[in-house]
Amino acid sequence: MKQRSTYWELISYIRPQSFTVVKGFICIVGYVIATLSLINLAGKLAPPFGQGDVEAIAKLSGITALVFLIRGLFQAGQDIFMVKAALEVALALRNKVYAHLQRLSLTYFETAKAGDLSYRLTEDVDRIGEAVNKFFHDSIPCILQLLAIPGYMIYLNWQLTLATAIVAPLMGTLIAVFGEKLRNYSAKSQNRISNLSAILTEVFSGIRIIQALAAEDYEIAKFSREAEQTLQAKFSAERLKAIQIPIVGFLEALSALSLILVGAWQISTDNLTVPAFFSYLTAAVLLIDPISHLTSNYNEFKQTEASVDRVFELLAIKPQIKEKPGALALPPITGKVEYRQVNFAYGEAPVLENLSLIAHPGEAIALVGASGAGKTTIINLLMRFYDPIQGKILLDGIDIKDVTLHSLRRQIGIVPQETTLLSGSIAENIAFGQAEFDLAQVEAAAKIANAHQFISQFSQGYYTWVGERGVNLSGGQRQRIAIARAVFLNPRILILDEATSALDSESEALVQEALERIMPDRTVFIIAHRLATVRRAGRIIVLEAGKVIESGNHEQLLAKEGKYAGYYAQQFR
Ligand SMILES: Nc1ncnc2c1ncn2[C@@H]1O[C@H](COP(=O)(O)OP(=O)(O)OP(=O)(O)O)[C@@H](O)[C@H]1O
Repeated sequence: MKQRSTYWELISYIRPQSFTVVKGFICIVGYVIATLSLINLAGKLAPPFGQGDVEAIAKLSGITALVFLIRGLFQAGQDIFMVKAALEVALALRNKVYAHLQRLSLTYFETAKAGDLSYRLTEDVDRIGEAVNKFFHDSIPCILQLLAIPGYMIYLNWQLTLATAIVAPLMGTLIAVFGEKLRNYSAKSQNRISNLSAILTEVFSGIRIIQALAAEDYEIAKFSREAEQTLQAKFSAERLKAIQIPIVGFLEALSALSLILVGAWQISTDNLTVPAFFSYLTAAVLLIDPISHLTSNYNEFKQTEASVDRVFELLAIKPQIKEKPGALALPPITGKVEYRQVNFAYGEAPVLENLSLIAHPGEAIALVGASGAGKTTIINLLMRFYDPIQGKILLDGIDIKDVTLHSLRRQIGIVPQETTLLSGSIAENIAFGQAEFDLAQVEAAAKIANAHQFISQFSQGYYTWVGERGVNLSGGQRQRIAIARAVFLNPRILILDEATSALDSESEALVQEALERIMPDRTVFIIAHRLATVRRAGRIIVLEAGKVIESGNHEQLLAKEGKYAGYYAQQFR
């Protein structure tokens, strides 16, 4: 059972907008007063009209025009302030969720769907903004009217008010029941739509492989099944609303009939005059509008509640990798890395067992082992994508758990197997993560990375757009941009993850040359299956099922005639 609607969580986002909301509220009050004045003025116009007093009519018309103008200004003010407050709430929420997601641990993103996340950040947040707008802009004025008019009606004639209100409890219960159902249907429908969005993101980023496997029909069928489910969920909500409208209308009619019956009875017993009855009826008619607005707003709020839940669900997820409170920045390090009796598992099965390893500044260590031996895991722990279950990792003697994640990761450069380029210029991709940078430094990094030449050949050079819908770069060119990134960062620790595995020999030579230029004076970890690339490492560590089974340089390991010698013989047979 849900305890409290997550709508309450929105209060902290609305509070900073209080001033704007109050300004909007003043405009609402101004608008209502101006409307009442217009009614009053209309009444005043009648007598001079009858008397043909043109001067008085002209004067009153002038005042009426002025009040109209003022009313229009209040109306515009009310619209502008309320919509501004609502958009600001949506913006603050969106930025908060985005910043929160950026800090969530990698573990979360291994299972989260990109399309679902982007749907929550865009569509769901927009819906919330619209609901906030509707609440301030429409519901509050309606609530004010619903308090004022019945108050006036009770003052006029309490028996008639009782007759009118007799259906109110039934109507209220009905609206609440329907609202709850709508919330559930809406939650289903939102989840369905975000599933669709997740499918789209996956499919379009993997379209090459889908076409290569000729799996288009399979994907089309999968999509249309999901789209059908989306339709069903949406249709259920719309059908419910369609049923609700006539039921509420019928109850309103019942209420009007009982008003007429009681009114007629009171008139027949001389307890009510006909003009008083009509005045009362006018007040009752004035209630129809706010009631129907509030009913439809309530339905919408119930539907939006699903979006509120979905957005706050994200905010409630805690990052698994946490910074210690008051963690300090890691000072510039020399590059000594120590794994001290590290144990690690992603799930139940141990992946690293009692791993101890010291890498000295400037040393190049190659990690070798069969697929699944734990090479990438060793690096994942160094980057603090995960924390060891037991043991410690120290950089220059400082436990990496004691420093901020930003300062730790900024001192480690990675040249990954597959380089991800994000939308932006080549220069921005090299100076990645820095809003302001010196182009000369970017160029210098690209020269060291053997990338300057191909970049200069583009007509827009370093300003060439890459990433989505940008220029297409070959695997080798991407690798060299990744190397330029690492050079630009100038880290003490460098990780080369199968950096040359997917390249043709010419590209590989360029990449290899660039790597050899940047390796000296840094602590380098090389993960490679191809032993030709690891031969030059000062130390080679052979891993098997998360344990170091051999360690030494190429010649020493060959002489040992153990696992490494076996791998080597296999590759260079
Ligand atoms: N995110 C994860 N969740 C669960 N298990 C994982 C995860 N990443 C890796 N593993 C498992 O941990 C073990 C070690 O994986 P790791 O990626 O470190 O091996 P590797 O030596 O780098 O392999 P490869 O050479 O194939 O990249 C494997 O059994 C793998 O299935």
